[in-house]
Amino acid sequence: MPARIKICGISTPEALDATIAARVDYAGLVFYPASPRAVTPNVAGALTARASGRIAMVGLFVDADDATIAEALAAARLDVLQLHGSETPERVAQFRARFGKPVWKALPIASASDLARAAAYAGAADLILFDAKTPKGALPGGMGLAFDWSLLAGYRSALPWGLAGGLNLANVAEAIQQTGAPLVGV
Ligand SMILES: O=C(O)c1ccccc1NCC(=O)[C@H](O)[C@H](O)COP(=O)(O)O
Repeated sequence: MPARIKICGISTPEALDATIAARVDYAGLVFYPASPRAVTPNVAGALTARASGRIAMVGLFVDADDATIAEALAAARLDVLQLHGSETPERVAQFRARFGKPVWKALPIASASDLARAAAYAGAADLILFDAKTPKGALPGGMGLAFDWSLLAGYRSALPWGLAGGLNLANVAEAIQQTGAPLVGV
């Protein structure tokens, strides 16, 4: 089965239209004000209305409180919540129960022990997104950094997972071949 594709950081109608035209599976909207790709709830509402069900919309949050996510959901039609901060398994489970949406948890990876943290999210998250660990003080994602994909060679898990971090046209095929990733995020 081909890998599913998520393009993150959509912030304009043009980018959304191009993503839909490319038959991408998921479009990500960043609700993290520090990101250069951040959208307000109003802009997100307009983008999800424009998408009108033609692509699944993922709302990305970093250590957000309940009110921030509730405000985003009130304004925009989000299909999935992606948590890209230091959210614990308990917090992930709370968000899933409270908002009734699938929750993806991003985990920063630099070593095999980082990968092992995924097991703690079984039963809480719907999918784990392995992304590159970013430098202290930098954004926790969207930095164009790749991690050592050999860490994922032969990775098997009952919990669905995906790969992100530094993927581009030149390397994404190799990344999928090396890791067997069922989903890739860019
Ligand atoms: O994209 C952002 O601005 C962002 C900010 C804060 C946390 C996560 C963010 N992006 C998350 C994603 O899902 C990216 O696709 C993923 O980190 C890979 O990014 P890149 O290496 O730039 O392709």
